[in-house]
Amino acid sequence: MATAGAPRRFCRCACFCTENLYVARYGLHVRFRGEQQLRRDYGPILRSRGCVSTTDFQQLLAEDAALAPEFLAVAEYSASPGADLKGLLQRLETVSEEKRIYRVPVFTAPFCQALLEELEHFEQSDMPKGRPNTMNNYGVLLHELGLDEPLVTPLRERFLQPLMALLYPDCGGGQLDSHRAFVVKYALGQDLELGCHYDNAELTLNVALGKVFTGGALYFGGLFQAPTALTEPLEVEHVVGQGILHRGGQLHGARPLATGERWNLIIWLRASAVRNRLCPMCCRAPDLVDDEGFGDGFTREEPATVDVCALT
Ligand SMILES: O=C(O)CCC(=O)C(=O)O
Ligand SMILES: [Fe+2]
Repeated sequence: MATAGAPRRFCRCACFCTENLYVARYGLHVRFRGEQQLRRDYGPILRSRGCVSTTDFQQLLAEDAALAPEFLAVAEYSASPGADLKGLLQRLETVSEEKRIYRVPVFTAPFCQALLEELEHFEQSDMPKGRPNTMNNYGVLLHELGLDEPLVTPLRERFLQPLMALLYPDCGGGQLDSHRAFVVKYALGQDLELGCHYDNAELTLNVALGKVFTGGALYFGGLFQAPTALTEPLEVEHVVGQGILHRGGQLHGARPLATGERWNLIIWLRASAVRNRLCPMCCRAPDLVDDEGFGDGFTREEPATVDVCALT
C-alpha cells in the first residue's frame, strides 16, 4: 500500500552485536551466539587460520565479544517461543523480589576495558560535551561518542526488549521504543555521590564498567509513585560487567565514593505508549515540545496513514 503524509522512518538491522562480527586476528566474519555455537560453526576454519589451542580460543572469546554469554543466553531464552517469567527468573539473579530488582552479566571484562579507554579519550578531547543528566556533572552521553546507534539501539531492540517484556510487562517492558544512554563518572575532586531520585524512564539498566574503587554502592527505597513508610534502603554492590535492572520509578541513589574511580553505563529505557499518557516526571499529561533525536521519549500521535490508491 502506498502511503502519504506519514514521516519516513529510517531503520537499520539490529544485528550489530551478534552477526557478522569481524575477528581481525583470523580475518573472519562470524555469527556469535555463544561459545558452543562458535566452536560448532567455525571450529575447522578457525583452526585452519591458527586458532588452535584452548588458550587461542579463550583469547578469541574474551577479546572479541562485547556481550557476556549469560546475557546472550537470557535474551535468547526470552525471545524463544514459550518463554515465561518463571523460566527467565531461573536464569537471572533476583536482587529483590519485592522491589523487582534483578542482576545479570551484560558485557565482557575486555569490552568494559575497551569502552573505558574510549570514554577517557573522549573526556580528554576538546569535543563539545553535554552533561549526562541534570544530576551528574561528569560523564558522557553515548550519542556524543557515536555509540548510540551501533551499540545501544541494537542492545535495546534485540536483547533488552524481550527480557523486559517478561520482567516488567506492566511498565511498558514490551513496548520500549527509545532510550537515553549515558555514562556516569565518580572520582575524588569530581562527583562523589548521587542523591535519592527516580529516573525519567520506564525502566533502567545500570552496568558497572569499572575501574577500581571502594564505596559508591547503589541503594534502593520504595516506589516514587507509592510512597511507603521509611524502611532501610537495600544496598547493591557493583560488579564489573554486570547490570542491575530496575523500574525507573524505584527511588534510588549512590553512596559516596571512598576511593578510586567509578564509571557506570546507564540506559534509561522508554516506552512512548506509557509516557504519552502520563509524564513520569510531572505526573500529568505531557505538554509536548519538539526536540531532537529521541527527545525525552514522547511521541506525537502518528499521522493517520492514507491509502493513496483510495484517493485516485
Ligand atoms: O551512580 C549510579 O550508578 C546511578 C546513576 C543513576 O541512578 C542515574 O544516573 O539515573
Ligand atoms: Fe537513576
